[in-house]
This record gives sequence, structure tokens and C-alpha cells, in this order.
Amino acid sequence: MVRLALVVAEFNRDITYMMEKVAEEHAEFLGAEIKYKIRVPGVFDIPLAVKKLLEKDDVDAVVTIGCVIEGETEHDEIVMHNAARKIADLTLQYDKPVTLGISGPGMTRLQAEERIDYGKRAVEAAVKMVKRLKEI
Ligand SMILES: Nc1c(NC[C@H](O)[C@H](O)[C@H](O)CO)[nH]c(=O)[nH]c1=O
Ligand SMILES: CC(=O)[C@@H](O)COP(=O)(O)O
Repeated sequence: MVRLALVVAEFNRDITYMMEKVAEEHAEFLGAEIKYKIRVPGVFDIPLAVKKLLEKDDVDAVVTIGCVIEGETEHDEIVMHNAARKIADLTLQYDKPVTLGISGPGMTRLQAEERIDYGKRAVEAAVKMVKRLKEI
């Protein structure tokens, strides 16, 4: 059984809550176990939580869930690009899949509501990566 950990950003909680539930439902459908779930204030805060979870021996992969919605400035770009870069760095550093279930940047709230399935996609990718990496 694939053992997952979820890191969920609370910022835009009305949207990330739905992303979280869809992701959990898909993990159950795939027969994967969610061993840990941690909520963080926002997407920018995700990498440290990912690092702590990757250090656990009973975690095969980490799924990140969040939603970055544009404001009046380009702050959304800063949040997303830095978080995404560190997430990519961590997956290579710890040799475990860390998948990106974070929508945005440059996104309106309506566009975010249309992308609730990003968390589901990230669960799918995490399970596939764990299984396929074991084959090589
Ligand atoms: N604007 C969004 C944020 N901003 C907050 C940061 O992610 C972070 O929590 C803060 O800078 C403190 O470290 N976060 C999101 O998840 N989504 C946004 O649209
Ligand atoms: C992406 C965010 O943090 C967002 O709340 C920033 O809004 P603003 O660009 O208006 O400061």
C-alpha cells in the first residue's frame, strides 16, 4: 500500500478544503493510505512541512495542496515560484516523490474554483511515481 502525507495550505481555505477532500477521496479510490496530514498557513510555508514529512520512514510520497490567487501585485508569483522550486528541490534531495497540487499563479478565484482537481491529480501522480520507481 502506498503511504502518503498531505500538506494543505489554509490560505483560500474555501477552495483548498474542496481540493483536500477530492484528494482524500482519490487516495481511498487508489487504495493508498494517508499516514499524515498537516495544514500550513499558505503555499509559501509548504516546503518546511514537506521536508519534515519526507524524513519519516513510513512516508513514501508527499502531496502538496494549495491555491495561489492573484492580487494587485506580483506577490502571487513570488509565493508560487519559490514554493514550487523548493518542492522540486526536496523531491530530489530526499529521493521521494513530492507532487504539486497547487493551482496558480496569475489565477482568478473563478479559475481556482475550476481547478479543484489539482489535488486529485497530485495524488494520482504520487501513487504512480511510488509504484513505477519501485520497478526500476
Ligand atoms: N496570496 C496567497 C498566499 N500568501 C501567503 C503565503 O503563502 C504565506 O502564508 C505568507 O507569506 C506567510 O509566510 N498563500 C496562498 O496559499 N495562496 C495565496 O493566494
Ligand atoms: C498571493 C498573495 O499573497 C495575495 O494575497 C497578494 O495580494 P496583493 O498582490 O494584492 O498584495
